[in-house]
Amino acid sequence: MSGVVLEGLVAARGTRRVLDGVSASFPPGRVTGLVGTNGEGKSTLLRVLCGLLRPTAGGGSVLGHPLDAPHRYVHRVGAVIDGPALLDGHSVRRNAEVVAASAGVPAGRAAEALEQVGLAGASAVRAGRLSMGMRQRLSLATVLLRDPDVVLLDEPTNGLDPVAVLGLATIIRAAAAEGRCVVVTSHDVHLLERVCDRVIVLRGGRAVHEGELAELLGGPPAPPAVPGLADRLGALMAPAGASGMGVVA
Ligand SMILES: Nc1ncnc2c1ncn2[C@@H]1O[C@H](COP(=O)(O)OP(=O)(O)OP(=O)(O)O)[C@@H](O)[C@H]1O
Repeated sequence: MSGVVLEGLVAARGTRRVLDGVSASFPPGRVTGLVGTNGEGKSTLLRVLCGLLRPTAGGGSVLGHPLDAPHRYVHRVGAVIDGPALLDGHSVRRNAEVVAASAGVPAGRAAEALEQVGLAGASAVRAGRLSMGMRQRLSLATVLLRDPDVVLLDEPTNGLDPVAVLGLATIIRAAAAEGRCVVVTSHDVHLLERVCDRVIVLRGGRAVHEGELAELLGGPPAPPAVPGLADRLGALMAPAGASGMGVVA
């Protein structure tokens, strides 16, 4: 695995050059936070990386393949962009099974992924009846079960309760520990501080900062000895024996 490398990437939405020469790298085995104010092009960049949008100019590579040959790598990229895309008329289990079948992975992976995101107890619920946070979890399960080498998550805490945010952070860290290249866009600085190894800042169509989170914070990461608000709320809100992203009754 060689992650993602961008070299002078240019991409437009409509007539506007949203990305105007982005050079940056997203290494495997690490979580890179992609940040910037509203409209700076974070989602646009993720759309390019999963082959939904063609760059106008510049280039780079994904998993060692040229960016302009998405057919060589998109099957190894898992993404949740612009919110969950689900089959609302089908159950949670069916949604996961359909993705497993289309990706050619064993059906057992669907059940494992639902367990991992805390949705095993809601397998029979119709996707259209899920809350926003549960939809996010199901979407994440459909990404993870395909075992992708690159994981792209666009605002993954939208709609998640504090217990689920802690579970999400654990899953994101585990994905990187397994060697995956993980890219997270978020305005949730608590999540970014908790999960990121590195941070890239987009401004004016370019990557104006790229570096280690620890450097940005001016030293080694603070020891997790003192629980923050997320930990305290998580402990108060989690049902007894909850694991993964929380148990769904
Ligand atoms: N389908 C579209 N057609 C035209 N312009 C678009 C389209 N989608 C997004 N844009 C524009 O592209 C720019 C970048 O949008 P993008 O969603 O990539 O930003 P973002 O950094 O993810 O923003 P946010 O933090 O608000 O999610 C914005 O100016 C937006 O208005």
